[in-house]
Amino acid sequence: SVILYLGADLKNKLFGQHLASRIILKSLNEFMSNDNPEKPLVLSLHGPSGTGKTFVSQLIAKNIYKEGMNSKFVHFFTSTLHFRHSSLISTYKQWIKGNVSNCERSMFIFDEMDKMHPGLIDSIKPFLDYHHKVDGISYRKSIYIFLSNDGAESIIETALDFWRTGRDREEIELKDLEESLSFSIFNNEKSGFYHSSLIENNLVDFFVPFLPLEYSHVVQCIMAEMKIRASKGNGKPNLDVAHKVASELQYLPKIERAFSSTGCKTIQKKLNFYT
Ligand SMILES: Nc1ncnc2c1ncn2[C@@H]1O[C@H](COP(=O)(O)OP(=O)(O)OP(=O)(O)O)[C@@H](O)[C@H]1O
Repeated sequence: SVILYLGADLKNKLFGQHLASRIILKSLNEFMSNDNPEKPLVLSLHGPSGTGKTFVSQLIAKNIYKEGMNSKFVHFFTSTLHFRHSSLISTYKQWIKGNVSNCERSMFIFDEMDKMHPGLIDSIKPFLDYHHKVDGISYRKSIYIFLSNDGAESIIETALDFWRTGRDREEIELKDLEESLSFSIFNNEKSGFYHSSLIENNLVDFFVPFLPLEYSHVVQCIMAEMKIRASKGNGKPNLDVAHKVASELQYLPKIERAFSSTGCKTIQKKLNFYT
């Protein structure tokens, strides 16, 4: 099944994100095996830059649709410029409507929610709600994924607290983060969810926290990237080089150097110097 392989992908390819893996697998499993869901699946992914939010969306797409992100049923909104124009609201609504009437199992990914015009996200509320049909179309089998850095500070704070007190990060539970996360998202004027009716009406099924990545996770990312390159006949994985590249990144806070400040994001470029 779809979910069997997603589980394996999350386990083998996504590093340092036990909470996100668990929530995503469970929610998709339930949603995909339900022939008659009450509402679409709405996941909101939060966390610092380079921690795997976009990457996970790609894994989800790949496991649901044969062509993954290239599938004509997967729609990725990323132009921050468009998000700033409230005049585009009706265009977006029409667009979602058109796509879902074409395929009820459509997936919409909204990148950079933090830069989205505040009115836009509320304008798609009818699609995300518990309606049987809207203008004759059922949206209940569609999937919406929001990506943002909103709430990253509160996630980092919790992770740092565990780090400083020597507790295993895998002991962090959703309840340690959920409240502060939804609070900071809803009350931050700069957040795309600022006073959003989606939150007020509980239409977001899960707020999925992505933790800041540690040195060891960065090494794992680099090794994974080296394996991909090797499979294309380009070099071979080398742990010494992986450590070298990982130690070139910046870590925060300055003294403790607990977390990579760019997650695994800049390793591609750094790796190019060694190959
Ligand atoms: N937790 C992770 N496990 C494995 N690889 C990762 C992880 N996080 C990031 N990566 C790697 O780093 C690349 C960049 O990460 P990604 O684009 O998913 O970050 P992001 O969280 O979406 O960041 P941003 O908030 O800046 O958009 C990914 O393509 C992936 O190769």
